[in-house]
Amino acid sequence: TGTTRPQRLLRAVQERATRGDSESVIAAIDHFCRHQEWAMNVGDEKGFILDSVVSEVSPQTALELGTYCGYSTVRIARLLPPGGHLITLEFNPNYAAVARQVIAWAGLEDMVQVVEGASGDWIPHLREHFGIESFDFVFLDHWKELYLPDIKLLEECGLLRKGTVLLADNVVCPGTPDYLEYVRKSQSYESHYFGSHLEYTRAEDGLEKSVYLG
Ligand SMILES: O=c1[nH]cnc2c(O)cc(-c3ccc(F)cc3)cc12
Ligand SMILES: [Mg+2]
Repeated sequence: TGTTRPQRLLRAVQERATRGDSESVIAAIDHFCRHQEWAMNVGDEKGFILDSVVSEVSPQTALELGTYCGYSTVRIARLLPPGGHLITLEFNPNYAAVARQVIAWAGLEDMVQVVEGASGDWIPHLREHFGIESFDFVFLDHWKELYLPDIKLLEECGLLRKGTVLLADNVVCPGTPDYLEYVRKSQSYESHYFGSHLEYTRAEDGLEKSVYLG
């Protein structure tokens, strides 16, 4: 049996990072993934682009689809303005359990709500359950097949407003062709591609930023 990769990543955070210091948590995960074991965090290079978009939007309400170990959750939450709140949906309970501990180690648990379950099941209930009117920012980083159905569901549920910013990871690797075609062709979105690399590798990847126009 032994430990899982997320558990080993968590141990690296607890051994290397300072409690309450989100920058040291980010650095510890990047070090672990670069020198010990690759893991599917957005990483430092794409993370820098994520930081710049989050800082520009400065969201009061943010949604993340796909928590994994909480790396991008910490990157986003550390940049939220006062009163800002991030809801992150994770299907895998083992990932969610590790993420909660990583987020707590960073001292950001008060700004973040980790919700376990399928994004498609939860999206229709976010308003009633969390008192959300609409999202200012959405980070898509879960399963490539769900990017398109989930933004259509967000639209249908009225959870996007004029100016909501969507940022999608892995639009090149593993790739989300149907999502890209939709946001780039739709009159309801203004899209821009930020070229980068797959986390901790030299493979091409990038982020697609799409502003919902209503
Ligand atoms: O499944 C994924 N969800 C979210 N993010 C991912 C991510 O950033 C990278 C990858 C990934 C990319 C290449 C590879 F050879 C194996 C896995 C998967 C996910
Ligand atoms: Mg990703």
